[in-house]
Amino acid sequence: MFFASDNAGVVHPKIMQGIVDANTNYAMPYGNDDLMAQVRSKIRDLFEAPDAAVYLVATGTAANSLALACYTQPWQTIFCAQYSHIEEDECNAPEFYASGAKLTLIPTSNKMSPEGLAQAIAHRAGDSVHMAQSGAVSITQVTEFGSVHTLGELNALTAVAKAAGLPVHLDGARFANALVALDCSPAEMTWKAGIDVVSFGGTKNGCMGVEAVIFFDPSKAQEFEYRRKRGAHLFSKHRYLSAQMHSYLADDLWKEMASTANAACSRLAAGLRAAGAEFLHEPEANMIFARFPRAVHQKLQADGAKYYVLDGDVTSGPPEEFLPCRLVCDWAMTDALVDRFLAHF
Ligand SMILES: Cc1ncc(COP(=O)(O)O)c(C=O)c1O
Ligand SMILES: C[C@H](O)[C@H](N)C(=O)O
Repeated sequence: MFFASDNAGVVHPKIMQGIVDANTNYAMPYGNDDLMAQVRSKIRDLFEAPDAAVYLVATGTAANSLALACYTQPWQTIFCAQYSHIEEDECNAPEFYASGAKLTLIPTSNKMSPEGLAQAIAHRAGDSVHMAQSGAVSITQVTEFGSVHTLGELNALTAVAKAAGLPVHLDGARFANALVALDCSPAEMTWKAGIDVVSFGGTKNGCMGVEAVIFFDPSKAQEFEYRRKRGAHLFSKHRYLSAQMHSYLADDLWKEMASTANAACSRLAAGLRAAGAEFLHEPEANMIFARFPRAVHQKLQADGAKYYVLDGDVTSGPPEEFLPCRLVCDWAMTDALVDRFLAHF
């Protein structure tokens, strides 16, 4: 019963087979492989963006940091929600790759609001040379707390950014989970909603390690190529990144896997709700943030369940005390494992 992270899951057999199938003969290195040309074409079709610039990297932190660096000068700031991944879990990589640009955190327990974003931008308006200048806006979709911005919410946030002349990045490490949850198109959740560049994740959704960075304005492409190489994120044997993304996109496997993960999460959430668990945030994709009695955590851990308890000591304290945790379902999660988890309530 592994609910710790979708980063912990296995690679989908079709993705692995795609790597094996690509492992024949010779292929031009550094992104010049034939498979990459097919991937670029497929992504342009999927996103209805025939001119989009498309690149692959191996980690989400690289995707986020290199993309943001293309839109942020060292003397600028990137506006993001208070607990954004780029703030909490990337060890200053965004600041590093943007040569010292800072993050401006907008107070929120989950999604940032248009009002909060507007207030943060307004605070930096004017021509004071003493302040970090406004640079870019970064939104996470699915959020770090398992929520999904509606298309209206995305459009409201990007409208604020555009009114200030700021580009918008979307951290789509769990892009597929959000897309199937909204049942919308990739274009609707990106450029049609005012997004300029998206980190289109694959790693958490059945791939071994691949993320696509998609610039809807190709004018940033050349800079990204330099930054990717300078940042040591350009794979020489790039075909193995291309092969993953190629298989990921084939026959809508990416949406199939995300749907499975989201369905398992919904099943788990329904069982938790019926058992009296409390939700810190409403689960809308493949992650649950909930609290339930210590005694149940103890039984689950005795049964080998792996997940993050966010606060409190499972081993000692009142058995009835509710402790918060994060539960993540990936493409390989089964109803049997979900039911085994719920059987302890
Ligand atoms: C919201 C979010 N963004 C980005 C990432 C990418 O992180 P990594 O560099 O670990 O692939 C993660 C990792 O799980 C994430 O949860
Ligand atoms: C927290 C960790 O960095 C990873 N983003 C995850 O969601 O498991």
